[in-house]
Amino acid sequence: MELICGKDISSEIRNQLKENLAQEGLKPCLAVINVGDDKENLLYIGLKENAVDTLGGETRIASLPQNAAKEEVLNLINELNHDQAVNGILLQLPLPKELQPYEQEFLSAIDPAKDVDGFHPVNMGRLVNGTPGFISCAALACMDISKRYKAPLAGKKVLLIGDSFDLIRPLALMFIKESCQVSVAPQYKSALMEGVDIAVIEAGGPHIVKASGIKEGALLIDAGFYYDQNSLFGNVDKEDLSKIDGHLLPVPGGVGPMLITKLLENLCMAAGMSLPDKNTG
Ligand SMILES: Nc1nc(=O)c2c([nH]1)NC[C@@H]1CN(c3ccc(C(=O)N[C@@H](CCC(=O)O)C(=O)O)cc3)C=[N+]21
Repeated sequence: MELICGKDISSEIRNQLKENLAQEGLKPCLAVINVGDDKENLLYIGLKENAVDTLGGETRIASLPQNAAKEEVLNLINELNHDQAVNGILLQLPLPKELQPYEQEFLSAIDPAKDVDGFHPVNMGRLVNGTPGFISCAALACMDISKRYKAPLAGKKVLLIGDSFDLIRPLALMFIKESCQVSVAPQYKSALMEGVDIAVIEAGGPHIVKASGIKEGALLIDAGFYYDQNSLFGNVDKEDLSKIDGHLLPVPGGVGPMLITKLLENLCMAAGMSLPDKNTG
């Protein structure tokens, strides 16, 4: 199984974005709303901030305390919606437990034209009717890699493992639009891999995906993130898969960096830059 370096592909795309921004004299501004002090959230926000910085853009971290009230979050979203200097807004998830019941209300309050996560119901709905606006960065990352390694996609057999609203559901719609044969399952079973050309595995556990049942030449995209002490594991057992032919986008160094790169592309589009092959649904 050949490992795909998400970092290398990401740097290629980021360099191109940086060049285009400079040519168009654009300096995009991303506002990140962070509620509470979840350690992983702070790590991911740091990665996003550095990435925006490398493009020459600006990041505003709008932090609210763990016990922030629902109205405080809604007021902050409203303020950023109306701030002309802000091109993109994202609400870092997960929220503190007490606020989780309002997650969809918060996401719906973000201006769809600034929704660089692609989580707004209008942007999600536009995926269904084939007139995509912003699309979820994780889904864009997986589709980008699939097109690079498995084009033409029409007729390919695709297996998606999981049910998340930010990856599996939008990605299923995107593969349907590419005329793929798409199956979705909540949990991984090697028997499901029969004849599969592209598999995106989000639900599961560290190293549960082994070589058995995988078609020679398949593309596997690992989208599971499990921290154990300081190491990060994915669903796929890279060791075991080294015995067979094919491609693996691994964790770490795969979906993560590509996801952030797609966030940068969405942010550049929100700032008015036209992308050569605009993120299509
Ligand atoms: N509103 C919102 N949008 C998100 O897109 C969002 C979110 N909330 N909450 C959390 C998840 C998770 N996520 C990741 C981002 C980067 C890496 C990434 O780059 N990981 C590195 C390792 C990072 C490290 O541990 O050093 C890698 O896989 O190579 C992973 C996961 C975005 N998320």
